[in-house]
Amino acid sequence: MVRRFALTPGEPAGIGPDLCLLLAGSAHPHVLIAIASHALLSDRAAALGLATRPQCVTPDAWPSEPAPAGTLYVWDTPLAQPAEPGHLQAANAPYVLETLTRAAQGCLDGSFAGMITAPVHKGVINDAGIAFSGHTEFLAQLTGTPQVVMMLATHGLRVALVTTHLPLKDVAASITPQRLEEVTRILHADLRDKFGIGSPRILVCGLNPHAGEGGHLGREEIEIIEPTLQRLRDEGMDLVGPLPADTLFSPKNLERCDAVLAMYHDQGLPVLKYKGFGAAVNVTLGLPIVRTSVDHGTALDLAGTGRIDTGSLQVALETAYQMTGR
Ligand SMILES: NC(=O)C1=CN([C@@H]2O[C@H](COP(=O)(O)OP(=O)(O)OC[C@H]3O[C@@H](n4cnc5c(N)ncnc54)[C@H](O)[C@@H]3O)[C@@H](O)[C@H]2O)C=CC1
Ligand SMILES: NCC(=O)COP(=O)(O)O
Repeated sequence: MVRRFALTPGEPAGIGPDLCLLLAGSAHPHVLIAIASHALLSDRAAALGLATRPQCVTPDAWPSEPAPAGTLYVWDTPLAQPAEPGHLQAANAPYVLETLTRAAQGCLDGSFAGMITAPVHKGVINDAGIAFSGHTEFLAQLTGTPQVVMMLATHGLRVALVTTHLPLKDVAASITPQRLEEVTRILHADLRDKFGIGSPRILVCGLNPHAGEGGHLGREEIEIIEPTLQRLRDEGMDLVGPLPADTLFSPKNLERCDAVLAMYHDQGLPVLKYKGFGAAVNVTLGLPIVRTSVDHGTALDLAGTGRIDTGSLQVALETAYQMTGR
């Protein structure tokens, strides 16, 4: 059955608009609605020399069939200032958040089966005076979801995070039994319900070097991680760890593993991106809506050049299709 999805091109000075236009060069099995400035997309298509044309559509008359190759449906959302590839403008930060809000509200009210997001620039949104950590936290707040989980996946590896966008100095204090339990429950439930894995086996990283070396290099493993995992194991979850993060990611360990749960952003994501940058998807678990995203950032250096890889956006689209097709 044909479904309708929101596609947000993200930061207007970045590669998101380019990616969406390049993708619309081919036909898709579902209706994609880019929530963006029509002027931005027209200008960027011209700059890239693409034949793809943005076509305005509105919520009172959504198209029922996918766009033909070379057409990108757009729900026009005006910019504050014309965008220039590679040049961030804080004045356009509210525009970026408006596109995300329209997409998420459309998912909540049933207009969209899910949303697929191209990258935003977290810094420029904060420069505009708006506190913003990432899509993950923004969508949690917008949908009134107290805890969500960031998971990135590529061929042969899924990595979920206990903490997301916070300074390293705040990580240890954020690894509480309550957060770890909630994150593990969400990961376990969504692997089962959204990814069809009957009995997920999850490998859990320690926080400290060598998973604390028996308490000599930190006590979070003994006092927080192991007791929390044991409580959940007693309920029947297949959880292994806490394991030293430096050896957890070995082929032998990963052979029988449905996901790795890392304690923080730069513990898990460098491994995932080394394995599959450009072919990975970022999924927000625990939300009442389906949201997938690319594995990369705004790549300001490449905006408007056309020398970009659409692989991750393609995987993000396919993952959203799969998650909503169950
Ligand atoms: N989902 C999102 O909204 C994400 C947003 N970001 C944001 O992006 C901004 C820039 O982050 P960086 O760490 O510089 O990472 P980045 O991914 O933008 O760039 C890293 C390197 O990869 C290259 N690259 C990225 N995407 C590419 C593509 N599709 N094709 C070819 N080359 C590509 C860039 O040219 C650069 O050399 C930051 O503000 C960050 O917060 C980062 C990750 C995800
Ligand atoms: N490194 C992944 C990342 O930062 C994505 O953040 P979000 O915008 O999806 O929350």
